[in-house]
Amino acid sequence: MSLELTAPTPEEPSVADDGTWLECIECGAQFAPFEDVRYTCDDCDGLLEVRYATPPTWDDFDGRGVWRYNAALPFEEGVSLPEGATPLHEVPRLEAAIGVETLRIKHEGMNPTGSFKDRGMTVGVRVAKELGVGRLACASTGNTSAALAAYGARGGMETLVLLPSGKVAAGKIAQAALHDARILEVDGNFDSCLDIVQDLAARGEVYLLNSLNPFRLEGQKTIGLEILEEFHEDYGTYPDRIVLPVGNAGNTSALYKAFRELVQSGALDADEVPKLTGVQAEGAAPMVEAVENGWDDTKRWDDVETKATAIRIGNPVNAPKALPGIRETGGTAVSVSDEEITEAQRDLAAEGVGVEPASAASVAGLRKLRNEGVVGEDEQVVCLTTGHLLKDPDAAFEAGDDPEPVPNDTDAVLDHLAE
Ligand SMILES: Cc1ncc(COP(=O)(O)O)c(C=O)c1O
Ligand SMILES: N[C@@H](CCOP(=O)(O)O)C(=O)O
Repeated sequence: MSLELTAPTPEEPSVADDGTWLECIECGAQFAPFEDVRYTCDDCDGLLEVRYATPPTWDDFDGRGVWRYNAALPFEEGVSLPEGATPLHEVPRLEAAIGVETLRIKHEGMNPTGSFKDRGMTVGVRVAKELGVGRLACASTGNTSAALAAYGARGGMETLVLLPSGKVAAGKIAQAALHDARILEVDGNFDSCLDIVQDLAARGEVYLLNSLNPFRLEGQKTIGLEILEEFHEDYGTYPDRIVLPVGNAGNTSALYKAFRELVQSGALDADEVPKLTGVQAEGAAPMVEAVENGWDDTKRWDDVETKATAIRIGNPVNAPKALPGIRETGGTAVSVSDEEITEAQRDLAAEGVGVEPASAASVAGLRKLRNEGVVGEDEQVVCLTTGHLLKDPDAAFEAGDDPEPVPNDTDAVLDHLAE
């Protein structure tokens, strides 16, 4: 099985370009990485992974941000804004309230377009240039479209985004619009948008830059590399657990791949790998269902609903990569209600960390697992918060207090404050 944590370092095949190739996770077929455009296996339609003859060690890393980790990436540099080097916040009150030994928040909302997608796009758009493709496209619940629009603009490329009508937060549409993406609003959910973009890509109309594209996940691996490096610098150890929101399951797959490659190079022991713990909204939880039932893939949920619109996804395309990651690291998956998500969003805000609802799912999930005794009080945990508060201003208004109107007069303001 090619996705085992302790899989041996792969031998470089004849199709490799500079020690890099694409390999099917199902049948092992191998392909040259930059000769043709492909997203899945020609032979069995399985998901593809980027493979390297020489997996990275800690000494290979130099610089700052995503491209610090270019020894773990297919290129030296990308189309960059730049991205990565996000904060790993301490949250002492939340740590005490949840009751774990250590809680740190890796805030991916601090990337250039306000979400982790930038890490994937800096690599993905670079690959698009290498392949010489024309129009770039994605389906999106919002953040991927914002990142694609910005990185496409940076690379001087045309972009097309398909969004589920009425289900994308205002800040994200504004970003895609200003960066000049062509925006199509589809009368359907995210999963049907992705079906259409995949069809367009199969017909050669667009280059697909959703996380089905294996190069996107290479960039997103750097979240895991940064967490491990920074955590180790602060504590001399690695976190026991990383808790993250799950939608299309790209990050879960990417972090697992980062850890596998470190284990392959000997930079990390298998028993030092953090337990990957996924959190979904109750109304969109096919990954939780798959983990609970021990399945190797998810069953598509046609009806999904949650206020965390970024993870309103019923058919996580990366599930066959992510499920082994959760299983092999000893992690788990849990679902949380929209109310629990809002409570966690407020708790993070009370520590000065502003996140969009989907991001807060990680903290809500950690609290739930701690209350259930699945997470121990002695654990050192990192929660990933994936998008910035300003992405979804409506949700922020709803979760926060209303402004109070006062007259244009100092005494009246003082009277009001005394009430
Ligand atoms: C803010 C936010 N959080 C979490 C996710 C889920 O990430 P993944 O698809 O990698 O599971 C997404 C998008 O999918 C997102 O936009
Ligand atoms: N939340 C995502 C959904 C698409 O995910 P992707 O990682 O496959 O592009 C978004 O922001 O659109």
